[in-house]
Amino acid sequence: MKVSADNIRLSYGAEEILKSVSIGAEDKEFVGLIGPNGSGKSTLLKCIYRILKPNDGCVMLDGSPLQDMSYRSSAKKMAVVAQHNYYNFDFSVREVVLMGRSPHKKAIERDNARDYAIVDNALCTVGMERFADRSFSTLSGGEQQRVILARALAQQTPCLVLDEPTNHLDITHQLQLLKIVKNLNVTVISAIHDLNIAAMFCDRIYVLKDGIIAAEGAPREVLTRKLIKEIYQVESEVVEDSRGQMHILFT
Ligand SMILES: Nc1ncnc2c1ncn2[C@@H]1O[C@H](COP(=O)(O)OP(=O)(O)OP(=O)(O)O)[C@@H](O)[C@H]1O
Repeated sequence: MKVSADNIRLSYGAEEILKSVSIGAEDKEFVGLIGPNGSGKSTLLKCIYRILKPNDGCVMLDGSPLQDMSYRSSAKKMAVVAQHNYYNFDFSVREVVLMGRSPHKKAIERDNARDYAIVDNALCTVGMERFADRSFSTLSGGEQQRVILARALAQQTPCLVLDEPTNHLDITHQLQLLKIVKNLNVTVISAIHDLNIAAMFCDRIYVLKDGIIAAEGAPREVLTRKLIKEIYQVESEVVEDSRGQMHILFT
């Protein structure tokens, strides 16, 4: 599925956070969004996944304006792994993942054997099957993050939007989560802080700074010593290992 956010403007009060920002992802493309703290990455993603309504501009899914779609219909196309996931009630892990099935159900339709099989499968994929009956609120941050990914997997959408999905994860689970996402072969738009992780997984990267897109392109084109200095004010060296994988060393 093709996704685009065109000329998005968004202000919080008098402060304009997104100043006519445009990004896009082609079908099955893995697109990364990087930029310093406070540059507007989450705000842009929230406009894409309908938590915020932009003051101007339009989000399109496969050429159709998002604003014209029902929430159920857009939830069948796009699943989200946001940064913070709090529930007011004490849901079990299985119940949280079952929520991913709700866009596929009619108003009072009950969960059936297929839904439970999809949920079990999603929990196995993220290695959380033995936590199925645990209370979600008792999980560690990293465990919760993996359950939220399982919920997104259970939603079975052609597009995933991820807001710093590896935030709470150790290196094993960071790589595991992004490999799972990459192997899904769906369209992905993800905010990522770790530039080496972005270099490893993204087909294309957008750099957001001060509410505008400062650069865009393949990791190799974007993650240069010069740009890293301009965007983050740090010195670095960009090297390539024997397998052709690029690495950014901060000096
Ligand atoms: N509800 C809000 N009201 C006012 N200002 C807000 C609100 N939400 C975010 N902001 C401000 O908007 C700016 C962009 O925030 P945003 O969370 O989009 O940045 P980010 O690039 O995702 O940052 P980080 O890398 O720290 O997660 C920040 O200066 C933030 O303080």
